[in-house]
Amino acid sequence: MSAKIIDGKAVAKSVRDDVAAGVAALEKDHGLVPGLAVVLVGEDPASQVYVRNKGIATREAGMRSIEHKLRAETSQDEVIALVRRLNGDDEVDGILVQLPLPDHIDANAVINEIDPDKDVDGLTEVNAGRLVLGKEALVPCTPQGSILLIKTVMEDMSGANAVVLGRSILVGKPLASLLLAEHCTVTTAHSRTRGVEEVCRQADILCAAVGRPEIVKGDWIKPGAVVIDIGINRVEAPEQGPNSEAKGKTRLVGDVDFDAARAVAGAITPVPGGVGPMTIACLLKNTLTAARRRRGL
Ligand SMILES: NC(=O)C1=CN([C@@H]2O[C@H](COP(=O)(O)OP(=O)(O)OC[C@H]3O[C@@H](n4cnc5c(N)ncnc54)[C@H](OP(=O)(O)O)[C@@H]3O)[C@@H](O)[C@H]2O)C=CC1
Ligand SMILES: Nc1nc(=O)c2c([nH]1)NC[C@@H]1CN(c3ccc(C(=O)N[C@@H](CCC(=O)O)C(=O)O)cc3)C=[N+]21
Repeated sequence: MSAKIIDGKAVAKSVRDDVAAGVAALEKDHGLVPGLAVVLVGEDPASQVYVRNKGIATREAGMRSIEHKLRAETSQDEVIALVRRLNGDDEVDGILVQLPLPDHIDANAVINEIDPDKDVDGLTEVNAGRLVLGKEALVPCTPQGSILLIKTVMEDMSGANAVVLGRSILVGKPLASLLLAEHCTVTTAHSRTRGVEEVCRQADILCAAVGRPEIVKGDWIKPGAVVIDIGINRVEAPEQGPNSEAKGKTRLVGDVDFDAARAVAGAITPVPGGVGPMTIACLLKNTLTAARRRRGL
């Protein structure tokens, strides 16, 4: 059997088209243009690429992109002062502080300054709490995008065994909450989990968000399972194949050994072209949602 490849780019395109239509309607009916502010501290090259791509996608959807690039030496107080200024700026509907932040800055302290109604990453205590309680929340983009991709191949997740590898605040934990809300039986595995391979083999839905290149092998996967590969790992690519994504001497791989997994799984997301594009699409969706809700629409 060869797995169905889930086309994240195509699904993301349809989400972005919907957002663009919503943005156009908001401007026509209410004269409002949503604005997304992205804060980047330091010069991490990968983060610079993401931030640039987010800016392009934001403008393509018809929204305003406000980019704040701060030096790596910027103090925590300065970052917090900026976040407070963005909270008070009526032109700003969404605020995203790119992670990771430099070591001298406490990410929690910064994130908890973000107005929960502008928290398009869904990282504040208020939104994380609302998600766990099943209330209306701004939901983290990568988990939200992962669920949309699962739904393209599985109409009803009710009763399915879902395993999430990873328990970060950005990905693993909120994804487990969303799968639970879809009535899955959810297991969260992490670096202390014993017998992680055996745990994975029980999964009808296996989501990997670990950050270790190709850690999930073919024999970790239950035949026919839906595999969502969230990992984005840049590895050396000395061979420089025809892969157009290969830049310089590196290439992107996920947390799943794709070639082995596709022989076993029922459906699988590729890297690149899987969850990554959905993260950006859902960020735009959250920004539109935040803009509407903030005005009571
Ligand atoms: N596609 C996208 O849009 C996005 C992709 N990512 C990618 O997803 C991956 C995960 O990101 P993020 O959640 O932020 O990463 P973190 O580093 O914050 O979390 C990694 C998690 O994996 C767990 N872990 C580490 N080693 C193992 C192991 N051997 N077996 C099982 N679990 C393990 C850790 O466990 P413990 O808690 O015990 O340390 C931790 O919970 C990265 O590759 C990142 O680049 C991230 C965001 C968006
Ligand atoms: N506050 C915060 N929120 C985030 O959501 C956040 C963050 N910080 N820090 C870093 C991670 C990572 N992340 C990605 C977004 C898009 C792609 C993406 O579009 N990937 C393309 C490939 C891009 C490439 O070629 O490099 C793909 O998978 O097809 C990947 C990763 C968001 N993150």
